[in-house]
Amino acid sequence: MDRKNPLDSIVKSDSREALDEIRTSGPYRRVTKFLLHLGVETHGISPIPKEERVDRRLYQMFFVWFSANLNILDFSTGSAGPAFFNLGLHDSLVILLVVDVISCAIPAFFAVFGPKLGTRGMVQARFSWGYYAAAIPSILNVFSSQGFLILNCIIGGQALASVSDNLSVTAGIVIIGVLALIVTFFGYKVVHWYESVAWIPNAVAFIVMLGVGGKHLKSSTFPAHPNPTTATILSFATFVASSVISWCTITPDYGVYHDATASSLRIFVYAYLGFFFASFTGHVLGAVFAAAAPGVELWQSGFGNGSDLGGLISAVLSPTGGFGKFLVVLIALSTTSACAPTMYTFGLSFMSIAPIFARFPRYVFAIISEAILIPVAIVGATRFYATLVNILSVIGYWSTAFAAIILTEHVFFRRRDFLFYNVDEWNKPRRLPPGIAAVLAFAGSFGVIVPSMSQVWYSGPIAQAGTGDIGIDHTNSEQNWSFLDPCAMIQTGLIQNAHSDLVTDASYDFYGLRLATCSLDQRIKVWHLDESNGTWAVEDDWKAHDAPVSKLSWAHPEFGSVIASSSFDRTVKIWEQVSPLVQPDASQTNGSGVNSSQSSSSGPSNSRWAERTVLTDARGTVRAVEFAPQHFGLKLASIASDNQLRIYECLEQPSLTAWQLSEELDVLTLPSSTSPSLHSRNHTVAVATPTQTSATLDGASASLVAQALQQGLQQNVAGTSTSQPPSRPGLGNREADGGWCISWCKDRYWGEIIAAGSGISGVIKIIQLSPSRRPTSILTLDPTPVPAPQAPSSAPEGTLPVPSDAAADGAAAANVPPRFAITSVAWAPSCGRSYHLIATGGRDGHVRIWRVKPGEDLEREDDDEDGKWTASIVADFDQHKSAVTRVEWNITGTVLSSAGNDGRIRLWKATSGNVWRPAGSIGVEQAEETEPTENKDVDMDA
Ligand SMILES: Nc1ccnc(=O)[nH]1
Repeated sequence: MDRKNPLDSIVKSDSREALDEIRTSGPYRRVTKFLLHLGVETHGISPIPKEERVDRRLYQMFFVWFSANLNILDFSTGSAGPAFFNLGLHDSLVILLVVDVISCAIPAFFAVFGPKLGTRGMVQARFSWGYYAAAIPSILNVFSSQGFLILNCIIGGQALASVSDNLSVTAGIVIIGVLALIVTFFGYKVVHWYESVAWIPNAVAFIVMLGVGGKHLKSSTFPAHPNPTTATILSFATFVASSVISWCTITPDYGVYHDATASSLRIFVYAYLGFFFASFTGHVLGAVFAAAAPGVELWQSGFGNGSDLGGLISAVLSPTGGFGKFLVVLIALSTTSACAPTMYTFGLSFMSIAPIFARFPRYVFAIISEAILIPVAIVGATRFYATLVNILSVIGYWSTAFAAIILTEHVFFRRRDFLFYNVDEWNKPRRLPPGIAAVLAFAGSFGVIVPSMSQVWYSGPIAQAGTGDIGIDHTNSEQNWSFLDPCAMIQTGLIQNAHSDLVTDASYDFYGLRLATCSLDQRIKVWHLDESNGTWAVEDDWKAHDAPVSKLSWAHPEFGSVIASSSFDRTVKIWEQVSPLVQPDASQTNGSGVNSSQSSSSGPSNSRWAERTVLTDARGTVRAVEFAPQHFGLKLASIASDNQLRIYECLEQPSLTAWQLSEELDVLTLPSSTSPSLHSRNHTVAVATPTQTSATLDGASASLVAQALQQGLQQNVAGTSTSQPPSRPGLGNREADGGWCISWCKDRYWGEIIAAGSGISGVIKIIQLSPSRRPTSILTLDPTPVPAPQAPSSAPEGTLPVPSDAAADGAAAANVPPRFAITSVAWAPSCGRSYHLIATGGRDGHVRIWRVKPGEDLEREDDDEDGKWTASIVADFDQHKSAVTRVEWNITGTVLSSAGNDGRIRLWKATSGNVWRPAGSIGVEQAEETEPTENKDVDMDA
């Protein structure tokens, strides 16, 4: 039907050759013939003869690369400057300009090889790598193309999902993947046609975005940034360069039917302009909007924790209503324009690996790619930026080395003359170079690269010396990949044998290689994972407090090896691990004048944890302690049974001895707008996710802890420091029923936000701390106002906590419906979501998951921060049938675990459509001994 298209006959004639190639594999013959009728390109990897390289539409060289790059992948690459590398807008733009001008030349130069040689990129590689070794870049290219496909599908899927509440990211990924498959399936001709139009909707959408969002793009919108380090600049620059240079393994494939007689310069210029205009535009827009997002509340909420590009674009376009949504859909679908050539090349590279693969028709590989792509993208979507940066940088390493080798071959050995390539011999091992030089050069390049690498999984000596990654900055973000399942530890019996009394808390360090446990026995133990055999051994064990220890928290490793512990002795203590060599003095010199003599008094002689400070402000037992996410600096929150949430800041970081109580607020009475004023504080801005503690073990029954607490109280009232007797009569009794818990919002974009539950109020307050204003309660999570379990309980903003206070103050007041204390709250890591998830566990035996959404009111002014946060319960489980003592998320916020007095740890997972379901449970045998007691104090029918 498209007879007039010159490519048509070309593709068909080539397909005859393709048929030759696959004649031996009978099963495909009939399918192939049929597909040929449909116009599917079935040609494989054999070079296109010069007679057939006649398509004069060189402008397609512009459009293919313009479309392939004018999409959200480039937008996200640019946005990584502010959002991931924490660069200011100005720095980001300068880096983008310099890098794009230079790096676009490389894939553009490779585009010339297509028409000139008629070889696919990985076949051309044989002219420098030799017949066999060319399999190396072919294999690498298979993985790289697949990597890009995954990224593109994630971004496209997220963008689609951001338009509609009914469409999950997973469904979005599938849609994009299938579209890419369809375009690719038909091959060269269809890909070229598609790319010649695909840029149009993108260009329109980006222009509208500028038009709609432009008014926010004044200089005051952009927050100030610290001067970047050289390491960060290098890292961002190489990150961007990687994203451009990596096209060089793909570009030759798109010219093999184009005019072999055209001027090289013309081909180059077309391709270069296509690359540059699209990449630079996409990069700059990404950087501009990402940099502006923190200053525009609506955008920021769309951006989530800075990794939901689709959400950001939706937010920017949202003032245009339905039209905006339509544009977002177009932008999302346009990722197909990057996917199509990439998937096409995936197949060709696969076929170039070995002759056996070349016998299959190309479309088979498109299907294979699709089958791998979708599941991996779905998993990868939960940690978008880490996935992006890791995939891109590793691809950047090898494709840059590859480009250097091919260009060296071309310039020095083939003297820039295409006639020096004897393309007819593409398939004759003996007639091709041995490839030793290329392999050695490639290996040699890794001799430089590897020591300079700074990746999640490896950091070489050069990078460690402070250059940052030659590709990527060593951001600690998302590093806590080694999430270890605490259930396994129960099975090993570790926890039961750990202490002489009930274990109250267990917390992994940042790397998951050490575990700190604490107990009613007043001791802290630090366990070390022997990675060779997977066993845990006690590394340190010391008496830490004069009463049961309630909670532990590890500081981010940036601040050293530091643990905070809270105790029923009304103190919080900060411990630092010191090297055994300096231990004798270091552990005892304690500059803050606190009483350090007790710290290691009865500890084992090998204790290497020095007590750095004792915080004695609490007027009740301290029930929880948690270090703030690392980007807020070395800060600590604690909550005590006096209902005070206290925030401490370390004033002297290396010594850890001076801590300032920067905030002290009563969680029960905290109003939504007034409160003691704040000191202004410096934000330590850094890129990372917070320390995550991730254990779920809580064999301790609430009642036992409560009893211990009473003892602790009695002891301490008599024995320790500044404590006062309980300030209100009856408090002691009520402590047994109360719950005190805190959890920081892991996401730095919202500023410092903490969820806190206190006493028997039965609610969680979301409290915003800000350097410039008073802390306010921006939302109350209250499960009781609506009886139906699934009913959304979006507590209105500014709800005074009166009802709950009434419950608290009225103690056993008979006419108030009983409220059950919340014992544990956990703010999920917000990996790529535009909303927050908060889990709570309570004495009522319920595990609840709250979906908390920051305000969406379009009319609101940007600086009106105490916006309408809303919450709804997305899951409510009562399977524990007894008090829940602990809830904890996994690293991606996709699995919740809860521990209850039924002696079981239960897992909960989100299934498709975001429905949370039970995902198994495991029993803690010894807990059964205590169960009868517990059941007494958990009256489920009350
Ligand atoms: N930089 C890229 C190379 C290949 N494919 C892409 O989608 N992106």
